[in-house]
Amino acid sequence: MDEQEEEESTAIRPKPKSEKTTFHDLGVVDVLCEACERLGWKEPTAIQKEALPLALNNQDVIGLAETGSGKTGAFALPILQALLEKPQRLFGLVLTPTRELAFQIAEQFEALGACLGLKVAVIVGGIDMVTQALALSKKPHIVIATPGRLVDHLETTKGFNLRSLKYLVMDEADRILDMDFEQELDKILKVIPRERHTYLFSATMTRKVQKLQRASLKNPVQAEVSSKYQTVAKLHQFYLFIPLKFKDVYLVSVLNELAGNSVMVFSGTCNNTLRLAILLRTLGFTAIPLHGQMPQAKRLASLNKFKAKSSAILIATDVASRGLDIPHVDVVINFDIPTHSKDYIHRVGRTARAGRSGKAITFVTQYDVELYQRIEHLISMKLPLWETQEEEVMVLCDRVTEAQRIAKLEIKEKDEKKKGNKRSKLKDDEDDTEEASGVRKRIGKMKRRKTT
Ligand SMILES: Nc1ncnc2c1ncn2[C@@H]1O[C@H](COP(=O)(O)OP(=O)(O)OP(=O)(O)O)[C@@H](O)[C@H]1O
Repeated sequence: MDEQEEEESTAIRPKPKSEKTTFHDLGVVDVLCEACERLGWKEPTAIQKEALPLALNNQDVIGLAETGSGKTGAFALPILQALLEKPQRLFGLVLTPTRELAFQIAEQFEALGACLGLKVAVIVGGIDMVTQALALSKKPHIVIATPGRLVDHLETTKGFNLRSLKYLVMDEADRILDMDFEQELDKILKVIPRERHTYLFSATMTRKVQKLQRASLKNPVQAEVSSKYQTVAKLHQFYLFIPLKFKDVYLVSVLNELAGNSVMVFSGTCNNTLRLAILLRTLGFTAIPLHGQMPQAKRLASLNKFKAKSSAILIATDVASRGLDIPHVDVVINFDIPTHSKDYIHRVGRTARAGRSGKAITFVTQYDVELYQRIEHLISMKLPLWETQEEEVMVLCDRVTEAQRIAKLEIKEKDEKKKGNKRSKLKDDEDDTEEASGVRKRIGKMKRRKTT
């Protein structure tokens, strides 16, 4: 059993559930209850019932609850309520691992805080520093940031500091506390007050005391709504055991079968993401890629196309595995099995959100058996097989082989074009990897996760 597995096997004791059922009962003030109502939130979710009374009672909170269960509201509401009581600029900071998630959290703060005249700034990589510096100079109430770019501003933007900060949130906290963000996080923690409230939230939480101590919580209370790492009840999960060389053919076959659904396909590398998007497009699917080596404008454009349903299939790396809330996602396909079993929970959590149902299908090749067993161990479930008819799948072989050839050629052409304007592109690519920026500085020194 490796370190990760050991950590995961620790039992979590559920807390007794609160009987209170309205936001008002939990201590949320009227103006924010009305904001929840406007968003269609009729009653608090389980994690909100657990976490809100603790947070509103000024306690530091570690919140652990399944994907799509309303954790954002659970940390945003107490901060907004405190802000209402004592208005102040640069009041709260939310750290998140990816840029897309930062924008999404900002939208939720803005929606809940609309009646308060709330000002929010999103500070993430891949976007002009000067525009962001200007936004910071206006002293927003809440800053939502990826760690790398926030450090850049703390170090270079004149007049900007977080010395008066009252609230720190680490969303996807286990990811923020892992070694990829170590250097950035340490720098941030050094320049914000120790006297503050700290919230850690995720669907998978680190159990390592050392890591949790880095967040310097004060007598934190755990708000947990599950007794172990759980996937959502309405999520129907399957696996598909196939030979490596027929993975593409099976993907096309499954997507044919699922025509009419919105599908997220997770792949392990940026290259494979792009390759699959071209391959599927060649075969007539509306598929778009999303990965960390794309310029930020393209990343957002891909995501928006998928959100607007003008593309039915989003092929993504783990840059899209955490937090993204796209309610209409019907199916998640793990084309490449996740190497970290916790990522499985986050990936499949992109569907079956907020009480809806969804499907997840994980491709398992002859080389993935051990990783797959770890996933089953983590979620304490044996998954059923996704039924396929081999002969029917193999009929697609010739067309898929031709599409593979076209995708290869197109990627070669793109690479050659890129070489032409490498200098300008390099800047964008470099800027585009905040997911692993801490690691980037230590390349060669440590084993790194795959670029997402
Ligand atoms: N009380 C509520 N009632 C109904 N819907 C809610 C409530 N609270 C949040 N939601 C909605 O549920 C969806 C999921 O919420 P959110 O993105 O906060 O989930 P999460 O727990 O952070 O998920 P993940 O672990 O994937 O990040 C959002 O669309 C949000 O608007």
